[in-house]
Amino acid sequence: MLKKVLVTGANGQLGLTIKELYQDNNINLEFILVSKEELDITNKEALSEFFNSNSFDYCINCAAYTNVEQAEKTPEQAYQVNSEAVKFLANVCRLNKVVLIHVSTDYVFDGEKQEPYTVLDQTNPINEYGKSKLQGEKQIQANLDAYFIVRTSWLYSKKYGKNFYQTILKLAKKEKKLTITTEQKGCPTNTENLAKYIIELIVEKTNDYGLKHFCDKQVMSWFEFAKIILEEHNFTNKIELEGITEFKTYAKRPKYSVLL
Ligand SMILES: NC(=O)C1=CN([C@@H]2O[C@H](COP(=O)(O)OP(=O)(O)OC[C@H]3O[C@@H](n4cnc5c(N)ncnc54)[C@H](OP(=O)(O)O)[C@@H]3O)[C@@H](O)[C@H]2O)C=CC1
Ligand SMILES: Cc1cn([C@H]2C[C@H](O)[C@@H](COP(=O)(O)OP(=O)(O)O[C@H]3O[C@@H](C)C(=O)[C@@H](O)[C@H]3O)O2)c(=O)[nH]c1=O
Repeated sequence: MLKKVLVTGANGQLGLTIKELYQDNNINLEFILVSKEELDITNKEALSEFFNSNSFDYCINCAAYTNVEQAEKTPEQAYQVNSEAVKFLANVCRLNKVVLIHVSTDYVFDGEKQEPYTVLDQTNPINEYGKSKLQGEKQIQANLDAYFIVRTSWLYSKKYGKNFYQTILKLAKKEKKLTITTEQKGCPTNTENLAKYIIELIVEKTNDYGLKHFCDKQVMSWFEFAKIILEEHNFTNKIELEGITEFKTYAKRPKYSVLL
């Protein structure tokens, strides 16, 4: 039977990847993809109205405030999108019997562990973005039963959006030297693999709801990731890459955030 899937925040890197891979499909899924301009999830009335006048089986929430640095300066904006709006979304999903698939982050952890974090590990975010995302998870858990919260890490698309992969390529085109931190370790995750994982949850009709971890399997530092990106684009002879222990930022980031 045909399942209807709403995708919010559809113009972000994950939303655009889902659109590219699945808008036309032969797996009986109909996608309704809405950008921030078409549906602002912080607008409670607009959300209710949208759910009342359309029917969905699943909602994949790709909408989020993802600017980790800016979140330190204007945290209220991050909380509004990543927590308050997620509460509205959870409520409207419950009222309309829609399964919510929400994406969360490795930044809910403090990074002090020396081995991969499981879904049973204690959270302890160390920056405002991570705190706002954790609060969003809690809003879902308190208001909804039929949900998947999928935590992922270091998300990048080679085609869409703003992410570390695109930042490095942009810098490589104008700088002679890049200095990149060796002090954080995690798993860069391609949006295509995350999109496939999410769609599998729907296709397999799993009702094993709850918290999940999904990331690509290679553990590395941002420095090592930058090296791979530069090699992939034949920049290695044209640019100097230096590993540094401290790259000054507003937000603290977990030293280690591998998810299992
Ligand atoms: N990027 C990463 O490295 C990681 C991301 N995640 C999580 O994965 C999910 C997808 O992230 P990603 O695709 O990278 O994020 P992006 O920042 O690429 O996309 C988020 C989208 O949400 C939109 N948006 C912002 N506010 C609202 C709103 N009020 N209503 C509707 N849409 C809104 C943004 O629009 P606009 O740009 O116009 O504001 C943007 O199009 C998020 O939940 C994120 O927290 C988890 C781990 C790593
Ligand atoms: C651009 C740049 C960054 N860095 C450092 C800063 C930071 O510590 C690290 C990563 O840089 P970014 O700021 O691009 O990454 P950041 O925005 O922290 O990425 C995070 O985004 C959110 C949304 C998530 O959920 C996380 O999983 C994670 O992907 O690399 C350098 O050392 N040198 C550089 O030239």
